[in-house]
Amino acid sequence: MPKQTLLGLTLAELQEVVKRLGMPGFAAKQIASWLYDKKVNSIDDMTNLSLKHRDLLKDVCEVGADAPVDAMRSVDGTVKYLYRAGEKHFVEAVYIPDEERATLCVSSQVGCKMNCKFCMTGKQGFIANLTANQIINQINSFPERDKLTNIVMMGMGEPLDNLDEVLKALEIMTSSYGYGWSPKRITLSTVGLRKGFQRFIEESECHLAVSLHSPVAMQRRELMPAEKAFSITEMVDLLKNYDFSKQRRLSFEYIVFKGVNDSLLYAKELLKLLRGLDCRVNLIRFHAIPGVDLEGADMETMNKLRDYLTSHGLFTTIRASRGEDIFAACGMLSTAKQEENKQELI
Ligand SMILES: C[S@@+](CC[C@H](N)C(=O)[O-])C[C@H]1O[C@@H](n2cnc3c(N)ncnc32)[C@H](O)[C@@H]1O
Ligand code: SF4
Repeated sequence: MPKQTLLGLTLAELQEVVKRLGMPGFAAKQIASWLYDKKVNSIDDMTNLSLKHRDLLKDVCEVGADAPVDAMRSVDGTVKYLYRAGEKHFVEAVYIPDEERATLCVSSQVGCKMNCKFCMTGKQGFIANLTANQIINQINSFPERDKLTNIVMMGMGEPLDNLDEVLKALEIMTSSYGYGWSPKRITLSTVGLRKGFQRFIEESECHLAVSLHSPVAMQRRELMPAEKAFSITEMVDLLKNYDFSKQRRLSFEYIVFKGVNDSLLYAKELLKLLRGLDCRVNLIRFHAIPGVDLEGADMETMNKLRDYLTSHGLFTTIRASRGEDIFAACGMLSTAKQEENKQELI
């Protein structure tokens, strides 16, 4: 029988483990500290547990920390790590160091069901949900982990489609027994799913980024089929019931596609849609992917859009594009690795 992994368990889950094994209740907090503070790789290193208890624990559990199997380094310092997720599958985590911050872009699923037209992960289809262990492992197991200041759940997959595991991982990141980070250092990005949207807002204090990409329902539906099940107007109506004016940030991501959603007409629709919401807009450069007839707008168009929106009261920034030389568009490296594996099997 496979051993239960400890990394990625919440304190309540660790308490169940120690209870089951007849260990004292306080051992759960000790184990959490070894996992999330001291970041040990082996139960043998948990030296304030008695030898007997370490042996008991080792019989049925393991730490479950797994180093990345591959890495691609960009000239700008960005590093894309590839983690194994099950037998033949892989997910990516992208480390993005900047002047005063160091961000990790974390995956929540292998593949994705949402099938957005412009996304490489969407092209893979859905393969599996990541467990909290596999989510936390992305943060735990790469060389620069101690430099991290921020986490964005913007890697492969739709986090609201795997919300139970994602919320467990967020609890571990933000609890005093876990990494103890402020939720203001964490952003979850979503296309918006009816099931899960409200729950995330109410059960977490992390920042929320909504992938918008078009304020026009027909066009958004074409780019992002998820619009059919939960429209952006419904989402915006729901968001108006919550307070994003203080610490918690609400942002909308908008990939600017040449000749598609880049004119002032769209800017006006954006202003109409988001009026009355405390939020900002992040314009994103499109990372071209093979076989898709979409092109990114040029910088001049993006600057114009940013200035128009900002001058009309909607604070807008352009996201710096990082790691272009290592295909920062998520899903590229894992797709290549999955294909390579298939070839090996043939
Ligand atoms: C990969 S998704 C993961 C999180 C979530 N599923 C979502 O869509 O918001 C993170 C962000 O990357 C964007 N994205 C996907 N493919 C892209 C591409 N080829 N170029 C630029 N951004 C892309 C998405 O629209 C989204 O805003
Ligand atoms: S953009 Fe997000 S929701 Fe859409 S296919 Fe990619 S990962 Fe899934």
